Amino acid sequence: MRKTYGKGAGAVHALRDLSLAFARGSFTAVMGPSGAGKSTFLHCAAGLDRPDAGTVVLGGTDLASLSETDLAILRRERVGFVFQAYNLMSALTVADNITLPLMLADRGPDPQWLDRVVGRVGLADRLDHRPAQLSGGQQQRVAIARALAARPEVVFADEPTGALDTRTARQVLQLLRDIVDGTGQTMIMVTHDPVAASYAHRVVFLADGRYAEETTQPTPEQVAERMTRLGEW
Ligand SMILES: Nc1ncnc2c1ncn2[C@@H]1O[C@H](COP(=O)(O)OP(=O)(O)OP(=O)(O)O)[C@@H](O)[C@H]1O
Repeated sequence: MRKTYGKGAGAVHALRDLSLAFARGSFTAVMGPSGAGKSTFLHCAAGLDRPDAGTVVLGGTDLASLSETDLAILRRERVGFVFQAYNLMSALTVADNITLPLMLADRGPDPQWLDRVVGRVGLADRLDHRPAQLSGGQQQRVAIARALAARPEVVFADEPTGALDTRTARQVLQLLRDIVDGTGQTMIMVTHDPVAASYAHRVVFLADGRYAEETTQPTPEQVAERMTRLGEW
């Protein structure tokens, strides 16, 4: 993918020539110094934005070939999102928040899958609560269950633990890892945090809009050392 913001002397090459593949069932953290292109990559890969050149293929579908409407349908049905802000609907119960994407897609839930997701995120006894009655960690677990409800082919997480304290963050990261290992879900997480990245199977480092390097079975120390080598973070 290539993506440039602006024109002429002021042009910013956010993605220069980035080519990446993610195996089904893998958990990948995407890291890199500030301005490396992580958010731009995530937005393009998730079909929220389009690259200027190159393409994104999700499970055999070339996103470049889709109209805006079809792209919106693909995002709703085949992609899940978890953000730093949980973006829950305060008037809805936990159960309704989780199934909202399915309702919007006019799709009946797969009850077995939903039970599994709700059980895994540990919210079975909270389904009638409203988001305001939950802790930050519990709210993020609702958001994770919502992202998984439609059983998407891939879940994109953008700093999913950025708003949580260290202990809660670790629980949520372990949950993400358990979901990937237990369900075969594919997860791609953008993060600045070496500890968060260490929960992934693989860490891909970007620098200046390009692929820089990667590591598997990461440790926080190893990730921090590579980040320091790549620049300011
Ligand atoms: N809408 C935009 N208009 C102009 N420039 C942009 C826009 N979005 C991003 N950029 C620029 O593109 C480059 C890559 O930005 P991006 O947000 O993808 O980096 P990042 O790695 O996510 O950074 P950070 O870690 O600071 O969030 C940066 O130089 C940024 O200033």
